[in-house]
Amino acid sequence: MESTAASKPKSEYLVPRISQFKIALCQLLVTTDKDTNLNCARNMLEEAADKGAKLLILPEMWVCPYSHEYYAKCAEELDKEESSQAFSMLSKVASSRKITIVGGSIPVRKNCKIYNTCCVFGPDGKLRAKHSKLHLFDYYEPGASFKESDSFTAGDTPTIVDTDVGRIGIGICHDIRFPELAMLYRAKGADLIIYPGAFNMSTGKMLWELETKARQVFVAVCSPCRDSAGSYTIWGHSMIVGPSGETKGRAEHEENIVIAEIDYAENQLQRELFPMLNQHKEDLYKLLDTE
Ligand SMILES: NC(=O)CC(=O)C(=O)O
Repeated sequence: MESTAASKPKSEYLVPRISQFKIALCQLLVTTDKDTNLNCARNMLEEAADKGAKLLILPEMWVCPYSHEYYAKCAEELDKEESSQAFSMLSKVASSRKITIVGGSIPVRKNCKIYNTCCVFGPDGKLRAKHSKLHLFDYYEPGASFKESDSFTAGDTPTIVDTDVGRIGIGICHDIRFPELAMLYRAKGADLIIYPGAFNMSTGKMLWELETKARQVFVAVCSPCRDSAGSYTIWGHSMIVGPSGETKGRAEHEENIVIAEIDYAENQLQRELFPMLNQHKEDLYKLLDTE
């Protein structure tokens, strides 16, 4: 198994949980220079923390452009200090500002393979969870195809993690297209599902908002901004959505920090209005498999 991410909630995590807080989505400009990207991310995280955010999120692939030629060059090895500049920066900012960071995703090298991986750091700066993208984005649009599996190996473990800002399920971009994953997180009591993402212009226009709004639990999606480097043009529009589908905060396509208030009591209200876990007909769906 590649991923060490928590496949079940860590019940031993004793930090008191808050249910009302500010969340920040850092929709940053990704350049071809890793140091510039690290500085930009650190500045945005610090600015968001100064504004009172307790949970901060970075986009998918923020240390380098979303392009095959950069992944191997910019990949980090989590267990080698000299080769994990991004992760050590995230850990330091999390501990110095006493915040939780869902660190977007970066290329991570392990056993000669590269994964598209998100790390979650707690306010003590410790790594709380690690999620490698489960569903790689292999997409066959004439003239705009993209085959993520040419560079990355897929992860194999869903990730749900208890933090001091709630129980969080993690997916990365294309993972959002698989509602089964979100249903699993909801059934395990996730307060919030976070997808660092980088939809392109056509999938972004058609599906980004729709897929974010359809999960009946708090969902945050965080993208790089539009004019990021590389040949893949990114949709942007990072957003945070409440359980009944209402937008709590959103960016357009420019660089921006979106800050919004979260109150997890809204999840409970939604569960009472629509007790879907009781209405769910598992046997019926299995019957379809046998036809
Ligand atoms: N980065 C991705 O996984 C892209 C994606 O899902 C899309 O629709 O675009």
